Amino acid sequence: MSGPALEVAEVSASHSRGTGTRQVLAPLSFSLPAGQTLAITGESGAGKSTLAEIILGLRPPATGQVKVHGEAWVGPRRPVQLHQRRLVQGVPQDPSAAFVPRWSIRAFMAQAISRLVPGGNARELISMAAQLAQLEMALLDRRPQELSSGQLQRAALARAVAVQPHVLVADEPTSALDPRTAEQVATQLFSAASLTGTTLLLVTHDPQLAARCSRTIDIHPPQRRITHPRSFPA
Ligand SMILES: Nc1ncnc2c1ncn2[C@@H]1O[C@H](COP(=O)(O)OP(=O)(O)OP(=O)(O)O)[C@@H](O)[C@H]1O
Repeated sequence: MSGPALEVAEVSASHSRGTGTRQVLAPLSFSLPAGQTLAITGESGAGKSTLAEIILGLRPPATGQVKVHGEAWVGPRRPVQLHQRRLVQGVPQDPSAAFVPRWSIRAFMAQAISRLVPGGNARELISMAAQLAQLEMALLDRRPQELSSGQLQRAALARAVAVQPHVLVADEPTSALDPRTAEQVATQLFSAASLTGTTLLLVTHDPQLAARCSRTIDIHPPQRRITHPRSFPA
């Protein structure tokens, strides 16, 4: 492993609309050493979730590239390779999106481990992840809809750390929770990242949560500009 844990270089994003393309994330560059925590803040529509999706490899950037420990991770024409997929994991705002409804939490985590961590000991990794997320072991045998929202968010955190990522991307992970549960989940998120030395990128509107990160980047919406292909009649 070499280089920063996460390197974002001139990454921008666009959405297509009709025959035009609208830039939704202005070119952004930053790098994060291993174990550092970064808050991404900014007004609604600034492109925070879009940036999180790009770093998670869920959509390609329009320009630029992302590297993880010096290795190419994603670019405009470079999707994430399966053998690298475990390196960056997400904790979503809606944790039910992290699971399959008819599978137990344990079954889903075991499947993720077998796919992403060849030779990994699923039993050990699941147990370690549940401890890191402070998720009671008995809850692992339930299905997602049988958990409270706080328990399910801890399960999503356990699922993410079970494959031993280098970078965790959490997009508003506590915004759907009541204040007390949100505080507990936030503490478990920071503690799991710190205990494992995982770099944490946290998208948040919450200034208190942002203040718990070692660094903050405030992003702004790009200038509203629609570009059309050359063949489009003026
Ligand atoms: N699928 C899509 N198609 C077209 N435009 C989209 C799509 N998803 C998001 N956008 C636009 O991209 C821009 C950035 O959206 P994004 O969700 O990244 O913002 P955000 O900073 O996360 O906002 P919020 O804080 O409200 O969640 C917005 O103008 C949004 O309308």
